[in-house]
Parts: sequence; C-alpha cells; structure tokens
Amino acid sequence: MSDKTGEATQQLTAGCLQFNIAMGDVEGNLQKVRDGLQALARQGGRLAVLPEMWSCGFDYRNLATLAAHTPQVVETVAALSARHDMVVIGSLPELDGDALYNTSYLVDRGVVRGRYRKLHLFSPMREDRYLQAGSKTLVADTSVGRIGLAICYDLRFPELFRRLTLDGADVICLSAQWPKPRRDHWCVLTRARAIENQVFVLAANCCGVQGKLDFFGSSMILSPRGEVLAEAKDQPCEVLATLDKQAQRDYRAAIPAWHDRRPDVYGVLT
Ligand SMILES: NC(=O)CCC(=O)C(=O)O
Repeated sequence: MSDKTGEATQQLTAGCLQFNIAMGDVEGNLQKVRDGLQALARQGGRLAVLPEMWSCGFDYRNLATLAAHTPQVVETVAALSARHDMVVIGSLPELDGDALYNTSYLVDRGVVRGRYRKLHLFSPMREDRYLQAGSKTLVADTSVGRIGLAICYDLRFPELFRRLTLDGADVICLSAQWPKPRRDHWCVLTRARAIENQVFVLAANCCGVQGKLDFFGSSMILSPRGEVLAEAKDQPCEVLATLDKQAQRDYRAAIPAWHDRRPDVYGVLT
C-alpha cells in the first residue's frame, strides 16, 4: 500500500481505554488513565488510545484554566508511557497564546512525537465557538509502526483518512466523545474507514453521562478487513487486540484496491 511502512512490530498488542470523563476533574481523570495504562501494560499492551478531551471533558466555561494543566498532564503521560514501554495517544485541550485547540498528543516511551489539532470542529456541541480548528494532518513513525491521528467528528471525513493512509499510516487512532443516539454511525464509519483504507482503526470513546449527553462507549478495534477485533460495551473498561501487520500486508496484496485507484479521473489526492 505504501513504501513508507515505518514497520517496527509484526504482532502488536494494542488497546483503547474507555472511561467516564469527570467534567473539570483533571486529577480524577488522570488517575483513571494511570490505572488503565497499568492494566493494559499487564496484558502486554504497547499502544493505548484514550478518549477525546479526556482530562476534563468539554468544560467550555473553564477550558482555558483547565488547558493550563495540559503540559503537566502530558509530562505525566510521558512518564507513564516510558514506565510501561508504550505509545499513548489521546486528545486534550491545548492553549496556544489566546487560542484553544482540541489536540491529540502522541507520546512514545517518554517522548512527545507529535501533536494533531482537530481539523473538523463539531458545531452541534458548540466546539467551533470555543476552539480553533487545526490546519495540519499527522502521521508519525513510532516504536510500534507508522500511526495516523484523527479526533471524533473527523471520522465523517473519509478524505482525512485517505490522506493519512497515503502518508503511510498502517494504524489510525481516533480519540472520541461520540454520544447517543448515533451509535450506528460510529459502528459503520469506524468499519468503513478501516475497510476502504485497509488499515487498523483504534477508536476510543468515553462512556457515561456528561451534562445532557449520554455516551454509549463501544470503543472499537478494527482490522484492515473491517473485522471487529475488540469492542467495549457501555461501561468503563479497556479493550485489547493483537494487530497482525503481516496479515495486513498479505490482505493489501490480495485485494489491491490501493493500486487500482484512479486519482487521474476523480481525485486530487496523489
Ligand atoms: N465530539 C465530536 O466530535 C462528536 C461527533 C459526533 O457526535 C458525530 O455524530 O459526528
């Protein structure tokens, strides 16, 4: 599919942490992540995906103050990722000057390898009123392979996922806060993005109630064929699966949709 495989691990144990995000409670949410990463590490996890805005939720009124904690939160996650020999990905509020972003941090064994600022802000949850949109995509080489990042509503934009795959991602990690009643969209779209790009998709959602929103969980791990390798129910938990990179290469060779694309006719993506 791409010569930029960034191949590091043939068999990768990877997981999503799903929990109920307590609005504004940075320390409480961080403790859930400490416990969850430890549980994943005990089961051999080398890659962990956390939900969207996991440190505090969309606490818009206090977001600038809460975002001021983010550098310290990232430092703590970096220390945990080093201790557990893991790549950890999840979105947090980021303050840059006066601007706030919904930013996914990719931390690899103690080092921040990249940041991705959400491109598509979800106006039904008023995200566009309080946050700025990013303007760049991110695919990074890590100790577990080449990873592309996306955040929640981004899932509805196949062009982004195609771009990440064109840039060599073999795993795409999505942090989300995706509420009821749109579980069917979540299930179909995570699967579609995996199948159409022949990539692994790890999609971490939150669960529980925050204000008027009720989150159904269903964090997912999908194979490049679209098989559901693991799926959470609606309670706090971690889900894990083994990602077989050789099987991914074999499948891409068997169904060569990538080579058969016709961007000369219909696409500007090259
Ligand atoms: N936080 C989000 O981006 C929510 C996206 C969502 O719920 C959707 O249906 O799309």
